[in-house]
Amino acid sequence: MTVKLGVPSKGRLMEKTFDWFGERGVTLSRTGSEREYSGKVDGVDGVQLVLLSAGEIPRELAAGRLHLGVTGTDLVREKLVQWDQQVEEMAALGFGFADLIVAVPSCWVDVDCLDDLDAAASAFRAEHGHRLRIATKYHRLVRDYLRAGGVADYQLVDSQGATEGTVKNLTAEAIADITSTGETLRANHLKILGDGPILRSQATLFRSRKAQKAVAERAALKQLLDKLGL
Ligand SMILES: Nc1ncnc2c1ncn2[C@@H]1O[C@H](COP(=O)(O)OP(=O)(O)OP(=O)(O)O)[C@@H](O)[C@H]1O
Ligand SMILES: O=P(O)(O)OC[C@H]1O[C@H](OP(=O)(O)OP(=O)(O)O)[C@H](O)[C@@H]1O
Repeated sequence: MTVKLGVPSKGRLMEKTFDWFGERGVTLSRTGSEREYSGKVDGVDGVQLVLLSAGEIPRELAAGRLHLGVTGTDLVREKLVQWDQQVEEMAALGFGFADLIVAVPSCWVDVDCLDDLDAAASAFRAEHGHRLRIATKYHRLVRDYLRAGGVADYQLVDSQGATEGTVKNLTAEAIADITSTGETLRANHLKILGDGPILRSQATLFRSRKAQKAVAERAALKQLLDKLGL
């Protein structure tokens, strides 16, 4: 048995994760063809690289099928109930920064904060006969945030991508999504509510609290964490 390390299989997160480990003497690399999801680990024994979707890493850690995994804090908090009982944060990696925010059309001049949104949502329902729709893939985090902020008269609609487009497409009136540079929001004529983000996320190395550790795995895990300075 080996220690399984889960890393996002594509894009910025994968490349920056490879760099972060490389700077600490652990070389992660893809093997096979460009499209084959296989990889290897050099610089430490007994560790297997598992390439998978960033969004699936929280679940795999919680199930104990990965010992360690790199993904965004937003995805762990959204996907795992009582996340800190299922995984342990080992290191914030200093990249993949993104804020989870609520945004409304820029032309809604009377709506700048959650209190305004609550008022607008009540007025919307009275006028249209259905609740104001907020598109998101972060259902749990958004619900908790709006409940705490006293916003009640809304409904979430699921959007797994291109969420900023839902307002223009008339499938939602507002959105809750991650933003980094803010360019996608600006391009889609949306503005962030001024109460501060729901969550500030960054790429983080997590350890599973459930993954079994036989003697050999304990040794490999310790060696890896020592090498990473953790
Ligand atoms: N524009 C961005 N800037 C910085 N970080 C981002 C950005 N977009 C997404 N992220 C972060 O990257 C992580 C992965 O996001 P997401 O699940 O959208 O990626 P994906 O590449 O679409 O993954 P999947 O393989 O599941 O489709 C999340 O933790 C998110 O916060
Ligand atoms: O603030 P910005 O720098 O413009 O980045 C924000 C965008 O990045 C992410 O989308 P991604 O590119 O992952 O595509 P997606 O819409 O499929 O999630 C996110 O969902 C926003 O749409």
